Amino acid sequence: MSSQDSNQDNGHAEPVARKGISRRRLFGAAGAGAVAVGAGAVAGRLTAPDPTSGYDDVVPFRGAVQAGIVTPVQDRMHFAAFDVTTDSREELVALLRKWTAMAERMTAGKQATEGGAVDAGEYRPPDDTGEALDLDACRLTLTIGFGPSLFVGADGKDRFGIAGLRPQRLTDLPKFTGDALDPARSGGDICIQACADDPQVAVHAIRNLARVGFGTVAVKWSQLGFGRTSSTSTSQSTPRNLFGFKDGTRNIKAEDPAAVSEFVWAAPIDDQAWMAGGSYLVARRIRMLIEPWDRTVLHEQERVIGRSKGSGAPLGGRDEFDPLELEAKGAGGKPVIDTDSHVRLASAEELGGIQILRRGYNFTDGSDGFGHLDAGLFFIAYCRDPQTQFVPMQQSLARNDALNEYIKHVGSAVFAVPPGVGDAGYWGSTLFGDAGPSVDDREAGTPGQ
Ligand SMILES: C=CC1=C(C)c2cc3[nH]c(cc4nc(cc5[nH]c(cc1n2)c(C)c5CCC(=O)O)C(CCC(=O)O)=C4C)c(C)c3C=C
Ligand SMILES: [Fe+2]
Repeated sequence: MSSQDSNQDNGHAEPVARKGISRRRLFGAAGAGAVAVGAGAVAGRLTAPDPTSGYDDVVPFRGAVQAGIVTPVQDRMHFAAFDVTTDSREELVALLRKWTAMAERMTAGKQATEGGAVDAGEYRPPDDTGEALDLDACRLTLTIGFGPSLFVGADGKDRFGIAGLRPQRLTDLPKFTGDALDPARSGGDICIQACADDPQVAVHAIRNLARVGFGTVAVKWSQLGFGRTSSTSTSQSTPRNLFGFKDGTRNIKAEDPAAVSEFVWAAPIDDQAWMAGGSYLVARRIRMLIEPWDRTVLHEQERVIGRSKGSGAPLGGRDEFDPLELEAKGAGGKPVIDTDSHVRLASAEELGGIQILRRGYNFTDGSDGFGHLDAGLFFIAYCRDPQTQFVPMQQSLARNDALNEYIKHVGSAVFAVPPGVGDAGYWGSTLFGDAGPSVDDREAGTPGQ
């Protein structure tokens, strides 16, 4: 993004990514390093950067489905949940239109509004906060979702005339065994998930959307994530979570369209027609009790997860992508993959075929005042029906997962993620039913009015 706001800023030969340190310069144009990755890469050995990651890549904003779901997971995330502070449907729709125009620009590597940072006059606050000037799009995706409380408030009110359009699948999650949820980190009327390969690009996007929403929405809670904990494409290597284990090995991948359409995208016959091509997002802020985990011997860590820490292979297997042999027995006839292990309890084999698409991030938010790291996994799952996918999976984990000794769920939210905006729609246009901003408006960078 340049102060001139030119499209040519994307894909040029010499991107100035972060103060002269461009990934291209460090790793070459394709981002491929010379060091081998993949199965067999162990802690202590260098791994190559993600081959799908290029700082100046633009992920198309418009389409039949929203970007940021099956898009290969970016390195960084800023997630915000908003409460709507107005009772006016018109004001809400006007903001959604304005957000759409800004989101389309920012995901293309442009300023939030044309010339917004420095060219709109000396005697008014800039329309773009400016911290992403000189940065590329960095594969920024912005994904919006609507919480149950947008449809029917806690007071039972239908503020925006959409109570009858609430999908039945969009209900607050039940309380799970062991939940220690903080209401201040849970729920929300609207969420926006910003993912990018540069944290400043993701933060800039959320900041500018929140800023323009003043008077209509207010941030309820937000979360920064610094390292992806899954892969959503076979082109990506499997990252590690803060317990040091490869995470995302048996995730749904974009290259498996049958699984994506069965488990991720809402179909027209599912529920509300406006959700066709959308999905449901479940967010859980999960504290990981780092200190007790770090005092746990490797054998126990691997028993708890059900996989080898180094290779990521299932216990009893050799390679990361070997199948889980859930029937295999070891010494004394004991299951090789423990009956309480995380992977067994979360597996489709044990859950009648259920799967979800995981898209979470590591977080560390300093320490908790008692000398412990406030760190963990900001778990994000996309599914076609949270009630029949996420809920039974989490019920099984909450009751029996050996991992529970080392984690605590402290935040929770669920959102209906509408379909993509197509050629002319705006965020929520299938729900609110109005026409989107015209192409001319979008070209001119004028937020829809
Ligand atoms: C309700 C769903 C899940 C929650 C919550 C969850 C939390 C959580 N997971 C890990 C670490 C790992 N999870 C792994 C696999 C895995 N996890 C879930 C679901 C939830 N995880 C699923 C569906 C799976 C795949 C199971 C399978 O079919 O094999 C793994 C292994 C690698 C992998 O396949 O991804 C790890 C490691 C942590 C640390 C955590 C909470 C903090
Ligand atoms: Fe897991």
